[in-house]
Amino acid sequence: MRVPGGRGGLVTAGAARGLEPGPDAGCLVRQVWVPAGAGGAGRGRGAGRGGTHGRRAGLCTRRNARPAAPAAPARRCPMAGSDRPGGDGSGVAGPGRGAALRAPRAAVLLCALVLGAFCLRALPGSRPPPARARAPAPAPPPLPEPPGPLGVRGPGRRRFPQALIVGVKKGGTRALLEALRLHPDVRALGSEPHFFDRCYDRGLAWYRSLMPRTLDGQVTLEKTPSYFVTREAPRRIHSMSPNTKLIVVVRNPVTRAISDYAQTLSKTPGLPSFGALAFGRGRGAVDTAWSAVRIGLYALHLARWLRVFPLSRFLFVSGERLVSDPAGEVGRVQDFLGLRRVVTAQHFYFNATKGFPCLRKARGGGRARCLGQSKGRPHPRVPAAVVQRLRDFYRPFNRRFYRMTGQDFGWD
Ligand SMILES: Nc1ncnc2c1ncn2[C@@H]1O[C@H](COP(=O)(O)OS(=O)(=O)O)[C@@H](OP(=O)(O)O)[C@H]1O
Repeated sequence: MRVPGGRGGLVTAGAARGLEPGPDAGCLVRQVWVPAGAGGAGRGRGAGRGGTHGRRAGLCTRRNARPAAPAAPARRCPMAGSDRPGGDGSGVAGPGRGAALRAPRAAVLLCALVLGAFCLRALPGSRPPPARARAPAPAPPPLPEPPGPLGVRGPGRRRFPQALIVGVKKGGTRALLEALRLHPDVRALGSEPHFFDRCYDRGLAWYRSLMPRTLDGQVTLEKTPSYFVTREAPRRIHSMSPNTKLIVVVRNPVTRAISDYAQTLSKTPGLPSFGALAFGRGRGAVDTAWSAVRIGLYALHLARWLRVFPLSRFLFVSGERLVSDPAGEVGRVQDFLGLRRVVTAQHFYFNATKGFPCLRKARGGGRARCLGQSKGRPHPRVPAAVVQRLRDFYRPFNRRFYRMTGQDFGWD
């Protein structure tokens, strides 16, 4: 599809340029919130001033993260069972946790195999097992649905999410998810499962097994921002449930692109300038093949979704208002999810060090928390002329998006 002011269309990932992850790349990241003022080497706004920061424990699989990256690492999917021992539903079991769980099981399995082979040999008239029997065991099938509602591992049962935060990358999706998790009737996966883009071949039963347990009336939620730009995601989600509620956090596409670039730059020092990448390909046309630019063409992505889902299944959240009026935006989301407005202004405060709203209190107590240092990063300086050209480029797409959604986000 050709786009005005650009060359090419929404066909290839920025990965094609070998500079940053494509829409289907991303991280399974456990974002750990730390108390405001906990100090540390935060690099976000206020870093070095005793500012807030966070830690990321990542199963991070990114493709083409560097210009001359070696072969892409295999994609990883999260481990099933977020509320297994050691899990709390606040995130998919991290790598350490998963390994810790797997290791004893593997040892027991190995022992059983060795003992079994020994006993077989010891039996009179026994023959060694045929070579076929020693072939590596096939991958285990997805976990069956555990018993509920009062199963042995805890109350409730794992359900498919009734709502998904499908995008957009760098829109403010983490801030929204963490605010919603304060609600007693929301159970959300803490990390991004990337099921509908990367891990779909694992099957729906596997996907459900990732989900935290919920009681009747609670909403299961997950967020994976790359779904919004994944071609297959709408149909796949629809086939899970046509009633899925879809939340899209959108932000001025120019700021979003710079934020996206800032993230890549933080991991890839020496990256060409933002302007060079945005207008890099021949005669200075906007490079819509660069994912930092392409993701912001919201109208084009939404058009694909609307071929599958009616507009009524969507809620569009303003990334800007999520910062300026978090309680207002989170209130809209609670309405959309059919929840009582439990998360209100009293749950937020503005942290001047961080430069963003932070949460006063975790569910069930706890201390105030801000998002980690990867949220609210300082942006690199981008020349005003570059910003203006991009604003001009996005304007027709933004207007179309406003018409499609019936909402004016005020980016122009
Ligand atoms: N409360 C609060 N605290 C910190 N950051 C906040 C908050 N609310 C919104 N934002 C904005 O969220 C931006 C990151 O967006 P995402 O969480 O969607 O990023 S990601 O796609 O999951 O990587 C992040 O973008 P950058 O400022 O560019 O880092 C923030 O602007």
